Amino acid sequence: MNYTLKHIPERTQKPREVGLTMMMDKGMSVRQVEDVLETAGDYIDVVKLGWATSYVTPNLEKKLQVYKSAGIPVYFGGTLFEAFVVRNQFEDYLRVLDKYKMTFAEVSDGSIEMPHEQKCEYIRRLSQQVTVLSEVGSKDASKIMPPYMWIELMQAELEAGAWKVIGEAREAGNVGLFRSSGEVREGLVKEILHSIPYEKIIWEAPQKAQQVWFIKLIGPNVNLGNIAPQEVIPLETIRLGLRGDTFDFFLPKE
Ligand SMILES: O=C(O)[C@H](CS(=O)(=O)O)OP(=O)(O)O
Repeated sequence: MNYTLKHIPERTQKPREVGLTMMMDKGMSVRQVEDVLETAGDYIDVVKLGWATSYVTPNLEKKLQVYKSAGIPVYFGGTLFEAFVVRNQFEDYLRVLDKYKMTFAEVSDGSIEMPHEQKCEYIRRLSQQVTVLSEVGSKDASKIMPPYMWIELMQAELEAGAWKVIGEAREAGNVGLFRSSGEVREGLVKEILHSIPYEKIIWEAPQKAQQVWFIKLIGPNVNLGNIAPQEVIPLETIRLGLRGDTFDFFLPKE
């Protein structure tokens, strides 16, 4: 840090198992990645190349190399996995992971219907060669799942070998864990936390108010995802009680 301040909550250090910030890269250039890593690299634990943007992004190999040199794992969005699966091209997907030397992968079913046992089978298979993040929740706002179902799916996916399970919210933060207004489904999140350790969940929380809500509920070392590149440093200050939203939260009470 650039100077000393008292009463700063303790943050986990890299390589983090908890307190993760998952940044979403949705087509950044190599130069943009270099820039963001120069300033925010210490606070980025894992990067998702959003949905299937890696299909059309130029200089993909070069960009992956920049992340790799910074020691930051990268994975393709779950939508890309689903795009291969729905076309019966899972084996081709494995070849793509090999070609780009990916060490992480996401398994999701947010855009397609898939028997849950089959999803778990994909998790089992992929977790033999890469670290798997699985995602629970639909991208379809009209599909509302009761909390017990979120819990069952999350538990089964962790048992199948997922390293972490991601709570769906999309880039906008308006489905899955959240209402269309962006408001948190509080009862859902609290019920999930009764059954699944917080360390095992990455909450997609792209909006500032959502990040603040999770930090107040779980603490500065909550795992948060779908963070826009320009929001990584602002998020870190919220985790540390250095922005108005959490300013008093970590100070000793008189
Ligand atoms: O679910 C997500 O966070 C994303 C981005 S969006 O839904 O297309 O906005 O999909 P993913 O495939 O997991 O990157």
